[in-house]
Amino acid sequence: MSKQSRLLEEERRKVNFSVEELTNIYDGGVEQTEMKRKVEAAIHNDPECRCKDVGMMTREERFNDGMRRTIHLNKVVFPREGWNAFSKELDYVLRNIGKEFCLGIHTGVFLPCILSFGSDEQIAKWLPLGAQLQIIGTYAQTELGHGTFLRGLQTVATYDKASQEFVINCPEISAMKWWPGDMGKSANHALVMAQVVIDGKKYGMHPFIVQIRDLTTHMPLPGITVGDIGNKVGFETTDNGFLHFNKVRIPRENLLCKNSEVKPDGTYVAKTKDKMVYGSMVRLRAIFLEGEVVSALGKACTIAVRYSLVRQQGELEPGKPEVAVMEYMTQQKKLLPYVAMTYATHFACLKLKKMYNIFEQKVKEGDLSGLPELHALSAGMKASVAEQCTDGIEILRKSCGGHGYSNASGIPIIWARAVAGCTYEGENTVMYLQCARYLVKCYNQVQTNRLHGTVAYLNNMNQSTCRVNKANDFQQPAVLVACFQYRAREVIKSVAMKINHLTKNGYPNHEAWNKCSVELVNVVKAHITQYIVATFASVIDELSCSPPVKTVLLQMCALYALENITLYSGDFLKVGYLSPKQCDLALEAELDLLSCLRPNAVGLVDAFDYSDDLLQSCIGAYDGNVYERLFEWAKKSPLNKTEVHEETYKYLKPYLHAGRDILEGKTKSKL
Ligand SMILES: CCCCCCCC/C=C\CCCCCCCCCC(=O)SCCNC(=O)CCNC(=O)[C@H](O)C(C)(C)COP(=O)(O)OP(=O)(O)OC[C@H]1O[C@@H](n2cnc3c(N)ncnc32)[C@H](O)[C@@H]1OP(=O)(O)O
Ligand SMILES: Cc1cc2nc3c(=O)[nH]c(=O)nc-3n(C[C@H](O)[C@H](O)[C@H](O)COP(=O)(O)OP(=O)(O)OC[C@H]3O[C@@H](n4cnc5c(N)ncnc54)[C@H](O)[C@@H]3O)c2cc1C
Repeated sequence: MSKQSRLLEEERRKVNFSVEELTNIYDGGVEQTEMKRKVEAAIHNDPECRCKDVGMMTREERFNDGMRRTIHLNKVVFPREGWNAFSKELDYVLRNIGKEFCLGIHTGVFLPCILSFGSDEQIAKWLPLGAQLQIIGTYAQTELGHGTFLRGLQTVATYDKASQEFVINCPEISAMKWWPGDMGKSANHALVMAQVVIDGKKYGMHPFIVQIRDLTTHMPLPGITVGDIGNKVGFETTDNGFLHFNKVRIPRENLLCKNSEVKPDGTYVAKTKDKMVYGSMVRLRAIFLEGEVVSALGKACTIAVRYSLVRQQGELEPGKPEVAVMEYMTQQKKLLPYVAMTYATHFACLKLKKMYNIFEQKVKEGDLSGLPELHALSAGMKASVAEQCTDGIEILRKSCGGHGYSNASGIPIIWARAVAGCTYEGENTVMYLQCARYLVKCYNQVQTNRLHGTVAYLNNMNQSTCRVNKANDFQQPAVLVACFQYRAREVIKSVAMKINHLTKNGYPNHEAWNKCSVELVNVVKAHITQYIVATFASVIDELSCSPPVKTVLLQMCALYALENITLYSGDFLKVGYLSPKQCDLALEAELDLLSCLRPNAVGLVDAFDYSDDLLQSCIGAYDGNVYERLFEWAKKSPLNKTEVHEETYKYLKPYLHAGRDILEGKTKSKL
């Protein structure tokens, strides 16, 4: 056993709570952990499914291998295990195939969109085909010229009464669809968002099913130009694509018509709120965060914490043996708040998912009243959680020093995929501002109406100050929740009053809004952090678990909150809730917590339960055997295939020979 493995074993002996119990809580119950492990075993024990060492693969190799594994899963594993794209096991399948899969947009967006936008007949026609991969679809909304401002989309679907067809057309190059996943090389159908035009009148964005490739030859159909958009920061196994339509005709029935319909004579019939056409985005914002972003942070934490416990560098006490870098307070401050963030955002994301599921159920009963709150919360959470987590992953990467910069650590690959979450499903700033719009409205209403749900804390607008006078008090969840609620409502109040002041002084609404938009983004960060802290505190409060696990979760909650107080102390001081002395106490409380948590660090990340297969990290594996793994990995570098690289002979040979001749005294060196 290596010295590093021994160090990690010793660390595990220090952990003072049951890691398995914490894993069960994190997963949502013992049964969930069991299901997760069953799926994990089914995938792990199938050599065709296991992750390859992706750190040294080209994009093409990763795409090809991703497609091979995806088809193996669909053709062999799903039938063998009795799973499908809608099974409760799917989340765990996704977790265990380690992001190296294809057809994610087909499975995760195209199929659910058929369900949410299609009539019963359309679902009966398209869904079974899609579920069996007999058609492969993409979600084609974003264009070269527009992604955010959906009312500006330029692809048109003009209704032709005579033939009862829609003509799908891109009037200029900027109207070309750009970015849709699985479209570049895989899809033969697309769910296309296009502006409906009937008799010259525009009716806004609507979803259509359009066949784009031939089902025999897979060649683009007439009028279609389609391909892959090229290499990106991450998402190597996804063929994000471009798609241009030149007057492509499709039957009237291909307008997915659950929400609105065009009759044969061209009569337009709206059946529900127009914003339901944005429903697929709300769904994805509410459900993808945990699996794509929070889990990425959890993996990065696992790697960085394990590595910091075995990486010994420098002396803490002069003349004494070298210490693990985790002993440095600065290192603890770099790592442990992100472990806490993983727990905090994980539980908040689960709550958001639940809220989405309840909303979906209510929609079936015709009740859409929850949409504004859900839209605001999912937009705010998506932006805030994606930003916090991906910034955290970068800090964790740097905390691993030189090895963090190598793909061997696994962290660059994890970050490259997760950071896309700041852009897709609504660019973050734009999403912050959507949530801000709702919060300002709520503030304006609270003067006359009582608010409910996630904004109920705005009902209490009384001035007060924090009573804490010793650091320890800052570990109480109720104290922390009060801090965050106070800060959030005061920053909302302040910016809402500024907007109202500007509009009263003659600024048009849109100008007042734009002038305040920097503060509005901060307002949403305050609201969402408040939501995360309050949710985490209430989850812990409702838990029945062993005292050591409860204690460590309370410490996680306090650490997440205190880190945010330290980061945003300016806000807490400005709104007058904390004094400078209390800000110092909050920092003291945070530093005390770091020391308290230090012995439990490895247990806290082991509880996330990421297997070595999933981490793909030489420095973060369970056994801590860092250096052997790094050396084995480096040997696999493609540049090491031959002892002397071909390019050396091609370009360096004359210089080598000149140097040899000089050193052997055959010629003289000159400058
Ligand atoms: C076998 C193995 C197989 C593998 C299986 C894989 C499974 C896969 C699972 C996971 C993998 C997924 C990984 C992730 C992949 C990435 C996917 C990415 C997909 C995309 O990116 S799709 C494109 C997304 N695009 C956007 O999000 C666009 C963002 N823009 C908008 O949403 C809007 O344009 C806007 C909101 C910014 C503005 O719209 P607009 O109409 O102009 O509205 P406003 O004037 O601003 O507001 C008017 C009014 O409407 C309210 N409102 C706005 N939006 C919504 C909404 N969505 N819902 C409800 N209400 C809304 C707004 O608040 C205003 O209300 P008010 O007037 O104030 O009351
Ligand atoms: C990995 C990945 C996968 C994707 N998959 C898909 C897919 O499957 N299907 C699909 O249709 N699309 C997909 N997209 C596209 C994605 O949804 C868009 O890129 C995203 O919505 C952002 O839009 P944009 O590119 O137009 O950004 P822009 O809006 O051009 O953003 C540029 C800048 O302008 C700012 N900005 C824009 N509007 C405002 C405003 N109103 N107020 C303040 N600031 C503003 C933004 O904050 C940003 O800083 C994908 C993108 C990525 C990166």
